[in-house]
Amino acid sequence: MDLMIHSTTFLLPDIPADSGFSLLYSLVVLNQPLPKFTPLLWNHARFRVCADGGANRLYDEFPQLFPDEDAFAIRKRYKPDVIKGDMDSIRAEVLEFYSNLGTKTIDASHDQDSTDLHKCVAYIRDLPNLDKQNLCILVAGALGGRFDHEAGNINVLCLFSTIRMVLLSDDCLIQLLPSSHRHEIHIQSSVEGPHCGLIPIGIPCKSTTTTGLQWDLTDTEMRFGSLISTSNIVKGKIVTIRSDSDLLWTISIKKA
Ligand SMILES: Nc1ncnc2c1ncn2[C@@H]1O[C@H](COP(=O)(O)OP(=O)(O)OP(=O)(O)O)[C@@H](O)[C@H]1O
Ligand SMILES: Cc1ncc(C[n+]2csc(CCO)c2C)c(N)n1
Repeated sequence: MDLMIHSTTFLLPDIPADSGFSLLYSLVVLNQPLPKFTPLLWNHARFRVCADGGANRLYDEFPQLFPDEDAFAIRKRYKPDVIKGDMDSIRAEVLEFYSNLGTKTIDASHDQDSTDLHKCVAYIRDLPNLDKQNLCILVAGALGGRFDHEAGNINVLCLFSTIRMVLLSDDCLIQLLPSSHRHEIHIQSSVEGPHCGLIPIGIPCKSTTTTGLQWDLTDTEMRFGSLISTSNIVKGKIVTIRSDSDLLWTISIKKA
């Protein structure tokens, strides 16, 4: 079984050259209060997309993250490549502002069966000339809001389970660990942990084995209605996980 290595180096200002593998990051900005570290994600990303009302957040909240600088200059510096969604949340002045700067806008209002995040991830997946092997999609503002939206955002992890993707809020991150691989999570203890969880999603998982946690699992069954691993604690520098079903990995993010 092949090994997948995960590391939250995108929360560091500079990704260490010896981190062992290099990913091509894309960023999706959602319509939720933006995490404080969003400018860091922006700088690491090669491609930036706003999901509908996410563009309002970029327009309104990025200048607040740089209070000493001119708001117009900040909005020009942080120009998204694409705004996509059903366009029922983006304000007209915001749409006009970024269109005038050259942002591509895609009105997908004909599709009322998939979320704006789903539409944005499908767009990134289908970009020509993008190395999908090394793609990792960072999603800012995915957690901590309306539960139907949070569940929809987690469903996007499941819908695109072969793409590396990380849902982020100020408080924590979530990613999917496909059962097709064994996993090594290289903990960046300056920015994440120690609280973490491993959660089966959709179906029960018959067997999960871990190392590096305070409450390690050994061929353990997990399902809702029985055991799931919440309020676990990272102990080692590396956590290893092997499971017969896809799992969600979640870890707390430290306040700066
Ligand atoms: N409260 C929230 N919590 C988590 N994610 C959110 C929340 N609000 C929006 N999002 C995410 O941002 C994306 C864009 O948000 P937007 O408000 O434009 O969507 P929408 O489909 O118009 O929402 P609504 O259901 O309110 O009509 C959504 O697809 C969702 O992924
Ligand atoms: C069973 C079912 N439930 C809810 C919706 C509504 N919906 C889901 S995604 C979306 C677009 C949001 O931008 C909307 C309106 C649906 N179509 N089908």
